[in-house]
Amino acid sequence: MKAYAISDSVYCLHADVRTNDRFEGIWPIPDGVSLNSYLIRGEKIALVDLIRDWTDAPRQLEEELASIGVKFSDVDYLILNHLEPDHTGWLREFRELSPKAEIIATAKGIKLIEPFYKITQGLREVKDGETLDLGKGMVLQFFETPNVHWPETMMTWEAKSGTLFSCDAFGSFGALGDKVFDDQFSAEEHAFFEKETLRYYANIVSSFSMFVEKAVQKLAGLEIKCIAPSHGMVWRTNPKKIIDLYVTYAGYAKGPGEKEIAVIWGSMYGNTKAGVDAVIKGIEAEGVPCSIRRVPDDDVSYVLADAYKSAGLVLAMPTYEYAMFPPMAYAIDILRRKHVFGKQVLRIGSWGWVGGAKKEYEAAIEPLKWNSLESLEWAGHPGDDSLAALTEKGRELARIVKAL
Ligand SMILES: Cc1cc2nc3c(=O)[nH]c(=O)nc-3n(C[C@H](O)[C@H](O)[C@H](O)COP(=O)(O)O)c2cc1C
Repeated sequence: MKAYAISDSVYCLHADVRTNDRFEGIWPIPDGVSLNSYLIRGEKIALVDLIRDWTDAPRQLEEELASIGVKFSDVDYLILNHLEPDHTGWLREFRELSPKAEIIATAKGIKLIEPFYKITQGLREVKDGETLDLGKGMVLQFFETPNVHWPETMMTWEAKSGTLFSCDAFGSFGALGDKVFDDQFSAEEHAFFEKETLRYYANIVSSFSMFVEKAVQKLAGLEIKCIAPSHGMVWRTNPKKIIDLYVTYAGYAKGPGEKEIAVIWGSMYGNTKAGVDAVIKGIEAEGVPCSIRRVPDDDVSYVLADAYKSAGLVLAMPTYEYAMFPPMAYAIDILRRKHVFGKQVLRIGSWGWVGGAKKEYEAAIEPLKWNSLESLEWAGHPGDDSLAALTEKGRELARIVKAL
């Protein structure tokens, strides 16, 4: 692993983590994730963002620093844009290797260092707009961007190379391998990362969409030549692309989203599934694209990404012990927690003797401000009449979505 030069004084370092562990303990990362740090060299040396001790991330970081002749003990300043442990988990070890390094964060960030890492010395808090001169014309400027994604978050700006070290903003899942820059990836790889960026956004950032918009507005005056996030690729050729994607994703939080329908279904014995197939027939007849996810087989991470992006939802579940099929109850709870608001929604499902899913469902979606079509339920397997009605419901939902 080596460091990648953004300019003659700014380098990207990245640890690729490939693991069966989940990100934040919830979100699967089958294609890994990169933990990006950056090194800025003036007379003094600054390291922006750290890593956690995850797989062999510390070894990777050490190797990359060595590739440009730097040791941890050479670092004068460690800039912590964000205190989440994926960027700071290795802080105590770093401090032992680099006792002279001053640790820099916002006031709220500094307050988090003692409880998480029991470090109280060598800390410096910086204010919004404050600068740090590294010498040789390299000056860092700090901008508070609260709640993108924790309250203490800031971004760091280096004007000479026009690089914004944006931490979690503009990030993505997916390990990078031996390329880091946007112009090094093929169209196919970009398509993969775009999906992983949406999933990262929906899983990690969506609840803070309002703050993403505020941060983008706040930094609009900077002449950004390079977006250097803490996960995912570095955008040196087309930084506007990732900024625009994030603005689009932030917009989904206000609805309606893309003119697509996310079909999310669960079924024990196929009775609800038969109804789902009939609804999909109707959606397809109207020519509206739809994604299909089964719970619990498809992880809620992917369910959330599809639902967050789509203007329409179909939620299909049987009654289970007088309530919703449990994996669907969990999925809906995640949609609520992640602010999947303002959708056009059709709920369908089968029951055996008295039902019960409807009551729990209606209470669960109340805070979500969804526009619900009339639900369609049936006993046992759907008969021809129910199947025809379900196909018509699919068409109705698709027409509503098309008309948005
Ligand atoms: C574990 C279990 C719990 C169920 N609980 C209820 C219930 O509380 N009320 C009801 O009307 N039907 C209940 N049923 C019946 C199912 O809702 C019914 O069989 C339905 O057709 C299943 O649809 P599916 O094949 O899509 O899973 C239950 C079935 C199972 C297996």
